[in-house]
Amino acid sequence: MAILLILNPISGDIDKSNFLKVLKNKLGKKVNTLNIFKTTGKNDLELLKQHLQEHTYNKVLVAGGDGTVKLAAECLLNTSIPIGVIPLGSANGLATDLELPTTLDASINVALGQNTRKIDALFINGNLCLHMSDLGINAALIKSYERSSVRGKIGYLFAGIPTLLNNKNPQNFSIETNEQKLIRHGIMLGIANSRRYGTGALVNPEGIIDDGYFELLIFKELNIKEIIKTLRDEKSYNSSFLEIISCQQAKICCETPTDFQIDGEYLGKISSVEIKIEQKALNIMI
Ligand SMILES: Nc1ncnc2c1ncn2[C@@H]1O[C@H](COP(=O)(O)OP(=O)(O)OP(=O)(O)O)[C@@H](O)[C@H]1O
Repeated sequence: MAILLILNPISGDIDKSNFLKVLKNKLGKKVNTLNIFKTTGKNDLELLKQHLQEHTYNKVLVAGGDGTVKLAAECLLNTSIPIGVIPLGSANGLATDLELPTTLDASINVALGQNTRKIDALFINGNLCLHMSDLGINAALIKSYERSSVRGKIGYLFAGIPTLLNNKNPQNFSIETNEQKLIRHGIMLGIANSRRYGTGALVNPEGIIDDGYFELLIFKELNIKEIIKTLRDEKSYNSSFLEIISCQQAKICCETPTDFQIDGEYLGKISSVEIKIEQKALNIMI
């Protein structure tokens, strides 16, 4: 058995030495090879692709946040090599969405276990999206947070207040799916491969991450009561707050250039997106 561990030394501001100790103890003599690929933040994608061309592994473990999981996913798309996620980032959206355990011991057990699930991958304007993307107010919040000098939840809150006050205006989104053409008015349009945001908000209760479908979530207004429902895991939303459209392919045009994010990474303002799905393209340990 040969394992590659992709380790982000800085993710989540977490020292990874304890994790490495626990992992090595658990592995004992069960593996012949444990190679560690430490990310540097420079050319990681090219270097990892090259490493994977030159070596053969039975499993790849990822210790980091969403960005590091995505790095692994980009290299392992449409292969059967399972990815074991150990959520050690400041944002662990995919792990939260897949309901992976949060304690170190349990998450290592899952990553080293036998259960796998093949999940769908979305491509939005050619960029890989593993769980959630959106156009509008949430992406604007991520932009303000990335530019703010205050980190953590307090930073998100501080950065968020002026953004929320300046972004109350809804706009028209033109939507063309594989089945229909529509125009919808909203403050934000979400593109969901799965069910919840990394914060835990359950915005797409019927979403299934391996069914070959994704959902467009049209948030029509900023309704605090309904937002609290998503955080409480309630499943029924007022249709004047949220409309959900399930599809296999879509093109969305915005009235004006709009803030855009994929899996928590701000990608600038854009006027249109094209979304495609590849069913069961990634094999994840669950
Ligand atoms: N050794 C390193 N030094 C600095 N940055 C790094 C290093 N390794 C990876 N990175 C950066 O870490 C980011 C990915 O972090 P990841 O999402 O896994 O964890 P995170 O704690 O959630 O991060 P963030 O809070 O920035 O989203 C990428 O931007 C990558 O370039």
